[in-house]
Amino acid sequence: MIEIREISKSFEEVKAVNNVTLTIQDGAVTGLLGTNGAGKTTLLRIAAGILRPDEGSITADGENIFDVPAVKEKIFFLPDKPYFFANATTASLARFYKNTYPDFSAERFLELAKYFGFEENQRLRTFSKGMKKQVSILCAVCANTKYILCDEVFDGLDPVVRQSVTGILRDEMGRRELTLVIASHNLRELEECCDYIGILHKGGVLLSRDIQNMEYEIHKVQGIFKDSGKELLSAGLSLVSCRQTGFLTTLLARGGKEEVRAAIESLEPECWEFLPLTLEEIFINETEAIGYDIKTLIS
Ligand SMILES: Nc1ncnc2c1ncn2[C@@H]1O[C@H](COP(=O)(O)OP(=O)(O)OP(=O)(O)O)[C@@H](O)[C@H]1O
Repeated sequence: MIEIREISKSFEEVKAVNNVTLTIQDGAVTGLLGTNGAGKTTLLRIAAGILRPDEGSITADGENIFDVPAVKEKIFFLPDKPYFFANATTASLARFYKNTYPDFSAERFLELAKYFGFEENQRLRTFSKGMKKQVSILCAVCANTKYILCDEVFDGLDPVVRQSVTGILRDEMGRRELTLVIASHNLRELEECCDYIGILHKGGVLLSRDIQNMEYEIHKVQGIFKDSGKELLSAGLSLVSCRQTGFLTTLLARGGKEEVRAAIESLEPECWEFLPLTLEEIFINETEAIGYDIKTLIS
């Protein structure tokens, strides 16, 4: 478990991370969501032990990440833009990581690289952005570290490569206990793969949620109502939005599930059902309640 307690980090007058407290749960995928400049990269670099926080403490399995070198061997940081040495090849990369991470499996790395169509002696500088990302993700999974911290791992990837990247990470989580942190400015990317999501804004955590076990105070309903949905306004529902497509009405309403159910049933619709909420809908509701417009914080 990575425990982040009240950490702050400034670059001259810019407070990149501001009093952040967050727990990264073992064996789960945590998403860090935030716009450009929200502090995601800085927070990941602190969690990887690359940067020392100005204030606060950050530990992995109870040990201080920055000060204890052995802890850094448990953490693999995947930067936004992978960096490789000038003449690096897949084979030389395997040798490099073997020397850096004690549990790095060069055999598995070369095997997976071959499976993904990369030749051992191909120069990595000739690879496309997506290919470089795939190679760096293979390095991360083959390092066999307990933690992998990914910065914008899906950025700029086409849907096919994105699927393969998700597949590699998902397979690895199935093979062993791996803790993943994925920073992104794109909610939809995180929605697909995360157990927990923290929203960063101006260096601070706006909210963090266990999205698998969230209790919602907002509900989505779709149905066919007698008066084209007009009577919804008088049913005592606290409507967030209401959309009409032909006979079908789709609405978002605030309140407990039973409260919303009772209001809908009182209108005796021809048919109706609860629909699952998207994360965007949940976060719109939550951040509005604390006075933020989520649409300006995510893409
Ligand atoms: N090395 C640095 N020197 C000076 N300022 C920095 C440095 N690194 C980050 N910052 C500043 O800290 C703030 C947070 O930057 P950070 O890169 O952590 O944000 P981010 O959420 O990862 O953004 P992005 O999505 O654009 O990568 C920004 O205002 C940035 O300009």
